[in-house]
Amino acid sequence: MAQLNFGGTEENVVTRDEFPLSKAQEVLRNETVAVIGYGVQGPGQALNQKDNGINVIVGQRKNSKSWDKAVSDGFVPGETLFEIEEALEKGTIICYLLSDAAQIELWPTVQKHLTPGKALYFSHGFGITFKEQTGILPPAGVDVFLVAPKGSGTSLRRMFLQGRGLNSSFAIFQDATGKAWERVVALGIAVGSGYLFETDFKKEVYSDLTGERGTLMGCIQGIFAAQYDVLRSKGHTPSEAFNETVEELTQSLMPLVAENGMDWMYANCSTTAQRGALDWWKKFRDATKPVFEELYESVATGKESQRSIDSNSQPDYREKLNAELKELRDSELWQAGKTVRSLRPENQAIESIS
Ligand SMILES: NC(=O)C1=CN([C@@H]2O[C@H](COP(=O)(O)OP(=O)(O)OC[C@H]3O[C@@H](n4cnc5c(N)ncnc54)[C@H](O)[C@@H]3O)[C@@H](O)[C@H]2O)C=CC1
Ligand SMILES: CC(=O)[C@](C)(O)C(=O)O
Ligand SMILES: [Mg+2]
Ligand SMILES: [Mg+2]
Repeated sequence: MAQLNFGGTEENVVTRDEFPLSKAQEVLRNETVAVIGYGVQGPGQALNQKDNGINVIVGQRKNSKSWDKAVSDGFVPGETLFEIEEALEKGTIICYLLSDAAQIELWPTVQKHLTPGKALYFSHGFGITFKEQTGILPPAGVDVFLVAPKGSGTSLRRMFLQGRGLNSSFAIFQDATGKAWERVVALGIAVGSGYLFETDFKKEVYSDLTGERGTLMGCIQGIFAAQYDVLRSKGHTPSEAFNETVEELTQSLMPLVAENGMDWMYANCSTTAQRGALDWWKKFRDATKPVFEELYESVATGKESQRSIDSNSQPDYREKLNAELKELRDSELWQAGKTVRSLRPENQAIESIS
């Protein structure tokens, strides 16, 4: 493993140079990788592995949209696509990619098929870390590890097709065969990771739950809404408020941050903007830090995982979720966004062709 300096701290990473695809193919040569669940991560990870020459099968409930999607993605019923139990039986590595709440329900079935020497693979530290809540306690004879792509399964697939790679963390919870390290790293490369960084199950789930509730998803929507509302209340039009809150960020400024860091994005803006941003960022940090402290505490005490399990195991959770997503979509902010997006020249070109 390479040791790299991350802002002054040495950390272990595995790169594609060190562990190329050919090595991953060699390690996984005699394995059958069974991807259980074909929702968001399932397709990304299964298709990338298939395209990378890994022997991968999919386990999914028949008569479901996901089953039909697997078929249209090229998985063949009876050959590479099976009912869940059949795939569990055939797989030597079980990639457990049901939603975290659904993993609890199917666990007794999965457990039956975890014979010695097999491996149980997760893409989240959730089930194992919150075992008191999930009841997921793997038997001693199997390897248990995770590869957690740091992004949506949709991006994992898209970036793979573009010849890029999303980075992932990896962790080993149980090494029963003595081969857990090479198995998990090979899988990490095979699913299309750009590189892998080391963590453990608890750190993965604590940071992941914090990130998605925080800056990645929850906090960013909150901050957008707050600024948008203030601009609107001061008489700015929806298009102006949306452009100054979201569109400029996603289209112009964040790509610069992604490329070369915050200071570089700042340096490519006016000195007026730089002066103001440098003056104001610490105030925003100080205002939000207590909320992040509260959030981390809520993750660490198991409150967030319990809430997620409770709400996602309701029979009508899909309808409720869709209603909440619709509320967001129907808000003035995101309705304004829809019009703004339609005005992007590349989208107009698509509309005029179709
Ligand atoms: N969505 C994402 O991009 C990311 C997900 N993860 C993790 O990957 C894992 C999988 O997550 P997603 O792909 O989002 O899952 P998902 O919510 O898309 O569900 C996956 C599949 O589970 C099946 N399913 C649901 N309930 C079931 C049940 N009771 N019995 C049998 N099948 C059932 C669905 O048909 C679906 O095909 C989770 O541990 C998640 O935390 C990690 C990184 C990103
Ligand atoms: C995409 C991702 O990594 C998230 C936000 O943590 C998730 O979907 O759970
Ligand atoms: Mg994540
Ligand atoms: Mg997550």
